[in-house]
Amino acid sequence: MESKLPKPSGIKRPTALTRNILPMDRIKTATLGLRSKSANLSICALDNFQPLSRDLTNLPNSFQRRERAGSPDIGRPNDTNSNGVSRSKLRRSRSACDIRDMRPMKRPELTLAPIPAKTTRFASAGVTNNSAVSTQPFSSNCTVSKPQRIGHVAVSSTSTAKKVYPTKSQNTANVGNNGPGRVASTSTKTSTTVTKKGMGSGTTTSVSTTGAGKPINKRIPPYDFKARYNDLLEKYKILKAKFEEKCEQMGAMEGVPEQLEESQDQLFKTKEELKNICTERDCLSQQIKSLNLKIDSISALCVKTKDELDFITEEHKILKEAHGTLTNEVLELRERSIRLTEENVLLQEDLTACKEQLFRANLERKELHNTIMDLRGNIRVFCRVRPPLDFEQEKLLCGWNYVDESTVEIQNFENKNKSGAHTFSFDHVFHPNSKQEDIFEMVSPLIQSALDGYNICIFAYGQTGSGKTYTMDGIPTNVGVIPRTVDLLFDSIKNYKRLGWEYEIRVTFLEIYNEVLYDLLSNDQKDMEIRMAKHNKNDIYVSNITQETVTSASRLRDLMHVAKMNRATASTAGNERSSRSHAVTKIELIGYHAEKNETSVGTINLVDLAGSESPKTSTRMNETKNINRSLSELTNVILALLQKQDHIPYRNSKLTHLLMPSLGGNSKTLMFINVAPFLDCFVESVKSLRFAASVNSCKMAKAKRNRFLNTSSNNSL
Ligand SMILES: Nc1ncnc2c1ncn2[C@@H]1O[C@H](COP(=O)(O)OP(=O)(O)OP(=O)(O)O)[C@@H](O)[C@H]1O
Repeated sequence: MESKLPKPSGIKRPTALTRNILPMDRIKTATLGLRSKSANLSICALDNFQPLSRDLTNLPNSFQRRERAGSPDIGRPNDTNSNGVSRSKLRRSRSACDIRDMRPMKRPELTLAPIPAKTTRFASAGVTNNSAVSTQPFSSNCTVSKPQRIGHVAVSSTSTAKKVYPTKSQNTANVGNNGPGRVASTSTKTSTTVTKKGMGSGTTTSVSTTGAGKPINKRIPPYDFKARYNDLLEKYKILKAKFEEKCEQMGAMEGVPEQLEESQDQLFKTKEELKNICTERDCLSQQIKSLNLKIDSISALCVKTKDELDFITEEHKILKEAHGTLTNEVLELRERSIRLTEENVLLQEDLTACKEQLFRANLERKELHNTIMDLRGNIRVFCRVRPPLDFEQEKLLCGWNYVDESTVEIQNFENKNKSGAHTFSFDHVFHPNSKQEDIFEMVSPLIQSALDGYNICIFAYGQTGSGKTYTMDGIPTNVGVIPRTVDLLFDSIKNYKRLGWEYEIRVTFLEIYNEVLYDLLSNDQKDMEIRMAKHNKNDIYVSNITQETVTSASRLRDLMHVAKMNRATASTAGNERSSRSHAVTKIELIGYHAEKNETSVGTINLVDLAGSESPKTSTRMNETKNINRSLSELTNVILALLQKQDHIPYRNSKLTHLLMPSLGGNSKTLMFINVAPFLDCFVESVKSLRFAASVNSCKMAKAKRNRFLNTSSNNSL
């Protein structure tokens, strides 16, 4: 739409009447007059008139003061004031001054767009455009050379050319503000060129508008107050709008410090977080490095493990095959085990039956064995002739003739008056070349009887130096009857254990010297007496004697060694280390069969008698007397037993009293008669042989009567 401002000449000069009314009313009146010619512009002015009048009252004081003081319309009917200044100049200057006075207040920020001093009727569109620019001060379609003073801004089409393309919304807004059909709102393309010259040379406003493609030039003459007023009013609107806009901006910027502070706090926090993140990043980097190292090592380990796994897999295959084979074998073995278990049950039954049979057989064996022993006689006599030792090779020997294994002849070649040999028969005769093993082979059946519950007594009788100790104890390199008995006992106990027998072995070592009892396992002086057992009149015991329970042969040998060291010895004519006492080793065998609830108690008395000695050669008469007396009492007891006398003189000596349980009753006695081979021992040898032969003749009287008779003729010395 095109609008043209009315020519200044068409406007009537204000009359006095009109000058006396309020400016606002005057403006309104003037506006009404213009409405016919410039409808759009007038309508716009009228629409904004009322609020503008209100706003004008709110203008700065300086502005209002000037309005009141400087306005030639207020109370000044003439065109020339008191100072002679023309009204047009005043009006022109007022307009400029007003704008100039507004400068300190309205001076825009550097970011604000310049405000045109004058605007066209499309100023609303420009305001809208400026408003848009102000909200986006650094928009690309807005070029600001520098902040310009209002009224001194030269806006040329070349320097500043704003091509405003109002958007639909803008148009809609403008329509809302200006109403339908208004010029400003219907413009589609506006090019505004504002050139303002200095106020001194008059005000020239050139407005080029291409509303319909035709430029419009407007020039407000100085006398056209209405136009000027409208111009000012437009300026005021623009400035007011900008003021409000700035106020809004200021209001919006009130929270900027807080936002800045918050931003700084946020920045500080962010920096701290960044710092922490950097630290975490460093830590993570280190962790990544270590993890990488771990990954490398694990990778190497994985490779190694893979190789091992391959190897194990191969082995697993082999083992699996082996497992299959073994599983089959296990199945077979299980079947076999079941069969064997069944067989084992049968065998267990057979074994039980066999054990029972064995037990009974053993009983029968015992009975038969002891029957044989009885047939052989309860007292058995073995004769042993010892060989001459190396240092005795020069000594004269008796004449010895070993007729058979049980008969021996002794002859004294020096006795020419008494010719003939003396023949003696015994259970067995051992010549000088007999070995210790041969001796013990004949003894071992008696040891077996002891395990069967018999009392056994084995003693060696003979002249001093005849070999009694050698026969009973032996020497370390060639042990005698007692050590071998110990070994046999423990071996037999093992075998008896298989038959269900458990044995306990107790031992005592006693010495009878000059009819006094001594404990060979203790060096203490004790009052030892031979006493009768309370529960059995045929049993005796020795008080205060040391009794040891042994569980091994070695322990028993150790005790034997201790006893031997404690035994009294002395030098005699026949023996440099003669035993001058009777040594009695007593071994008690207590067997228990738990299954049959049977108990077996046997005793073995192993006696190494003191050597008999002729009083003529003895240097210790009392000792010799006691020895010979006790030996004599022993022979008396044995003979009394063999002759089955009513009274057996056991108590006549300590020795017979001590051996009482082993000499009578169901006991079995073995007597060794040891003789030396030398001629100077002939008398003592014949004496011993005669005693032994008498014992042997008594027990063999029934069985070997004939033999006994045959030998008796040769026993007379
Ligand atoms: N059969 C034998 N073989 C080899 N040496 C023997 C034999 N018998 C005895 N002797 C030796 O003869 C010596 C005397 O023997 P032994 O001491 O046993 O006699 P003894 O009868 O015990 O004497 P005493 O009654 O005085 O104690 C010892 O040195 C012994 O080693």
